[in-house]
Amino acid sequence: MAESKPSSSAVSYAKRLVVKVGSSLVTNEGKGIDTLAVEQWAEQIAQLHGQGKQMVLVSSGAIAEGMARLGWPRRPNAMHELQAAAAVGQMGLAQAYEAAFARHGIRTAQILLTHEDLADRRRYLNARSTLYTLLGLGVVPIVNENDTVVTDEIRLGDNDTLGALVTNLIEAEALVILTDQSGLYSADPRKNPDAQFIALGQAGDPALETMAGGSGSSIGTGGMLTKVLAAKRAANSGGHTIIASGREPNVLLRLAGGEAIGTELRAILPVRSARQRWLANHLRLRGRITLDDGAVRALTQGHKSLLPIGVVAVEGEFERGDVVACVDQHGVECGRGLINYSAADTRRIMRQPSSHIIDILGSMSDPELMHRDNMVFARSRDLMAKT
Ligand SMILES: Nc1ncnc2c1ncn2[C@@H]1O[C@H](COP(=O)(O)OP(=O)(O)O)[C@@H](O)[C@H]1O
Ligand SMILES: N[C@@H](CCC(=O)OP(=O)(O)O)C(=O)O
Repeated sequence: MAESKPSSSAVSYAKRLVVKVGSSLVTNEGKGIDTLAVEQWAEQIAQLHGQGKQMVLVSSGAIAEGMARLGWPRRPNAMHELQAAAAVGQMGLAQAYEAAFARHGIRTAQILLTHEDLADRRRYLNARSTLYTLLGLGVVPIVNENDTVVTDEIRLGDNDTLGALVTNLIEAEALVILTDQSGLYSADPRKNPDAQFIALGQAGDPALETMAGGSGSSIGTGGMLTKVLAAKRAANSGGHTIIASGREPNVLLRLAGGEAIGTELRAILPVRSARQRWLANHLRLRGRITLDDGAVRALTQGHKSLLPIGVVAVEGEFERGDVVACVDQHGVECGRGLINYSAADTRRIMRQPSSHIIDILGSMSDPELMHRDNMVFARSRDLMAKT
């Protein structure tokens, strides 16, 4: 009997995916951008994109490529030199990805983020809205940390964490971390040849952190620990993580075909994300909006985003990014979330279709008043603090 291949569904079912590639892979162990590898990933991402999946690529390598371009044999310690190398190298990354995706008729966009962009609610909303817009336009965003402006204290430092934050940001169902090893081992395989391969685990299992304790390669910064921690973070929003070798032929296509490659760290479902828990427990509500019956149904039964057409009244003074309660016509709260428009603007666009927002306000940041990803819905037996 033919041996059946182990299968995995995380990537095949995902409609939205974040793929992260590490510095040593992208720059061929620091020698300079591995154009062939970049072309192969771009080809696979293009095929998945063609199958209707929304794809975001988080790519490291700016500092390593900058060092190669500047002829620096060793990674500098001084922050200003790292920042300078990143500025030089990011040009190379952008060129390589743009050219590789252009061969498949796909546009790319460069997104450089800092920790602050994701911690501050307004900047978080802006980043999210830009990413969604790009995905809606069929563009593949290429993300990296904005190394040129960040200092040591506020750096994310490794792109595994950034990949997980982007996974949370856009609520991607899967995060694929491509690295120079086949996946996670029980110990660093560079140092321990007897290390056992871990094919499957549960994101957040503390035993994985012990296994991954060692540092990374001389080119990359995170090692396996940041990948395991990234899986835990991605699971907060329901994202499953795969850690696999970026040199495995057609790794992304095979994963999408259901083949089990690398280490799969599963998120336990159903989840209520950290953000949703934070929203549910939020004590300082800035206002409340009353919804018509159709909007209440859309929220409570469909868990849909809230559109301005379903709003009939606005109370309080709030700004974009504040937490606001949604109540039915009897004043019973049916959800709450981060609102995309100020109270003044909400009053102007309520009862109107989203297509009228631009005419009424002169610009439109988002078609939704509250995006479902930024909301928490009231559940029976899950009563929230009184508004
Ligand atoms: N338990 C482990 N399993 C696999 N690799 C490990 C483990 N612990 C440490 N490592 C090291 O982590 C390295 C990958 O991390 P890193 O160099 O930061 O890669 P990247 O640039 O892809 O993020 C591997 O080359 C390996 O030496
Ligand atoms: N933002 C940095 C990446 C940091 C880093 O080394 O990350 P990684 O190789 O993924 O551990 C760069 O582009 O050089």
